[in-house]
Amino acid sequence: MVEESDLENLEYLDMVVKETLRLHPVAPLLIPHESTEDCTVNGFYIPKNSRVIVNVWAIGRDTESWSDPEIFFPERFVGSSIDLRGHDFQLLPFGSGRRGCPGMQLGLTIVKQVIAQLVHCFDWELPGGMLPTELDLTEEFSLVTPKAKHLLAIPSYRLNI
Ligand code: HEM
Repeated sequence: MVEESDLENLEYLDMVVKETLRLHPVAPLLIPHESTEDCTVNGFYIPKNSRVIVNVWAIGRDTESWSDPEIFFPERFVGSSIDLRGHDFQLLPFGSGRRGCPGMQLGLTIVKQVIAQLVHCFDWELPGGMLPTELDLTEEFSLVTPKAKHLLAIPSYRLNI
């Protein structure tokens, strides 16, 4: 079984989670923010009390920040210092700063442990001879982004315990 203490050693899983949240952030526009004082960001003047919406979905697909951004390629994080904890502004699935997600550590632990257990304990097949390339990953646009079509996959237990 995969224990929580194993997670820090699962480097490829860490890259897969980053890449997934880059392309499919749970909250694509974060939560609306408001400027508490006049400021200038990247040459744009933002007056006090402005409603600011950060499009992390678009940032995750920005060609100035990512090469081949539409391709799911976890290996892009090999040797990269880019993390998703709010310090690297090209990858902000949990937002950043004092209104960033306070549940980040819990969320990451649960997501990683569930995926690790599912991959470790089961072999997976798609139904009806479907190929992985035929999977429809279209999202429904809203405050959060569920898959438009449910994922159907068939597990078979592979551990003899
Ligand atoms: C993978 C899991 C999760 C993701 C991707 C996620 C993502 C986010 C994002 C993007 C925001 C908005 C940040 C911003 O606008 O700058 C947020 C806010 C928030 N999240 Fe999460 N979250 C996750 C799990 C959790 C969990 C497990 C909890 C609580 C146990 C939680 C509690 C909150 C709260 C209370 C806020 C509002 C913070 C504020 O407005 O000050 N989140 N989350």
